Amino acid sequence: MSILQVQNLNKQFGGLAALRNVNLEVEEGAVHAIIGPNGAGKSTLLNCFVGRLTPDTGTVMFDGGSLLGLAPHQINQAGVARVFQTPEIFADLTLLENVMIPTFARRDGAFRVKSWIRVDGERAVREKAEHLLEEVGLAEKKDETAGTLSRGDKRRLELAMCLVQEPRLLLLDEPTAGMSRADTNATIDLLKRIGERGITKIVIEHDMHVVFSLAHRISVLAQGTVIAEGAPAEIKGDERVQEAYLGGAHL
Ligand SMILES: Nc1ncnc2c1ncn2[C@@H]1O[C@H](COP(=O)(O)OP(=O)(O)OP(=O)(O)O)[C@@H](O)[C@H]1O
Repeated sequence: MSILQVQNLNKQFGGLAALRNVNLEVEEGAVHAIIGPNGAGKSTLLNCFVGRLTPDTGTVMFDGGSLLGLAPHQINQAGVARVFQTPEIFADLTLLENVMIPTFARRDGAFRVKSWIRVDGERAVREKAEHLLEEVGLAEKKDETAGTLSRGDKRRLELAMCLVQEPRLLLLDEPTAGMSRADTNATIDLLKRIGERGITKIVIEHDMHVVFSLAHRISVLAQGTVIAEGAPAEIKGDERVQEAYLGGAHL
């Protein structure tokens, strides 16, 4: 069963067609990678899912309801969470506070978040946050200030901040960008473990090692349009993909 259905999505920036009749179906529980050369439209597509951009035409259905016209926080409340290329964390709060925030923000509105954390730690929320920090390998740093973390750790923290929301669909925009090979492999393992919870994931990624380690399905975008879609083995052997994606080099 598909959880996300995208039909005939078009987005124009001035004279540039960033998305051209994009169709996409994402199976519930799957890892669906979106790959393609620079400027292919991958981030534009993701931005249309989370309310940052409004497509000119087309539909985006999540779990039977349209996401179009919803504000980003409403899309988030519908069960869609996103990990950004540049982690969006609260640099001067501790890791634990960072992971507690999404729960409080949902319940009480962001403006009350800080006072809640200071005044009332609320044990259940704290314990859940601690558990998630352990899961992403940051338990020992829980009382450190988030701004001092390495880039890789910031991304792990942001992942914990997404998971605490218990999303049904997780959007990952280049989750291993800028990471060492060791950190990349640790992230692959982490994302595989998270996969055991059945959260559907859409991953934009340039690193083919990551793509082929994680993805069940792959859509290839080039110049704003989907030129191929299939299982990793099919995509690997697709000549159009080799040609368009890497100018004839092999994936
Ligand atoms: N806000 C914008 N205004 C004008 N043009 C834009 C805007 N955002 C993206 N574009 C253009 O739309 C096209 C698609 O960009 P997009 O960032 O979606 O590609 P991408 O596949 O994510 O690329 P990359 O892999 O480099 O991140 C590019 O030509 C880009 O320059």
